[in-house]
Amino acid sequence: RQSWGYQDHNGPAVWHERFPLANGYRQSPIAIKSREAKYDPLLRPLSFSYDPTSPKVILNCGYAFNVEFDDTEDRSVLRAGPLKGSYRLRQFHFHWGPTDEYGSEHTVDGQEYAAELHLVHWNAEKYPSFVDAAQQPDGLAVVGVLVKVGEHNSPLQKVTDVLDAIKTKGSQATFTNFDPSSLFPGSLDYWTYLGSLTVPPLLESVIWIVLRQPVTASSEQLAKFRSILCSAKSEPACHLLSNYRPPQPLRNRRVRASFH
Ligand SMILES: CCCCCNS(=O)(=O)c1cc(S(N)(=O)=O)ccc1C(=O)O
Ligand SMILES: [Zn+2]
Repeated sequence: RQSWGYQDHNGPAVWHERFPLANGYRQSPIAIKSREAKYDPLLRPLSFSYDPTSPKVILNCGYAFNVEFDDTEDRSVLRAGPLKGSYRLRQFHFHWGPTDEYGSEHTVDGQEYAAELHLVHWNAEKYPSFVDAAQQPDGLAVVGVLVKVGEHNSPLQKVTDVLDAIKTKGSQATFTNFDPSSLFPGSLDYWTYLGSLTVPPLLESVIWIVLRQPVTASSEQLAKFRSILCSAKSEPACHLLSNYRPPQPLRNRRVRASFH
């Protein structure tokens, strides 16, 4: 059976047909309205410790490319912020659009960004596996970094330089000696809210941490994202021009800010 994707016949508008959580009560992403976010003095600064030898491979999964980490022990972890305990980094990936004008998943005060970086962490202190954690309301923590088009992003170039080697769906390449915190902006101010995976099965198990300050990427680097294929080697080529889910209803949720 045709799996989900981002085209008209299998994209976000029809995911609810096979993934009923799509119409759930804590879906992501959301449109962040900065003036409605409430400063919470109990929120602590984010604390991360990433081992640059823990990334292992970069994989074209057909709907994005993922840099996957060795998460069999606490080598790259995120602590503090809105979190209780430590969350282990499993993978990071991006979402983007067909042009530099849009492609982020979260929006801020109506502003869409060119792309969005997601670092997926899971609560290995409390749950025995990632798949278990993904079923729990506090199982996952995803850090979102908004990407706007502008200056060349040199740490990002290490990632875009390897995309030619993973052009087709299912291909992977070795990827290590990289510190993902090199992709963070100068400020770690953030908004946080309870949400979900933004891809099927859309599980409502994510504590979202969206950094306020965007980073930049050049138009050429963003174009490189769009050069990967959502088709396998044996199939007719189709470029992955867009892989973002639009904002979902906020419903009965509050967004908290770590900053005034
Ligand atoms: C148990 C099923 C979990 C499926 C989700 N896996 S994941 O690594 O958390 C993930 C999160 C996200 S997101 N945008 O952070 O929700 C996107 C893709 C993936 C992926 O599987 O590639
Ligand atoms: Zn994502």
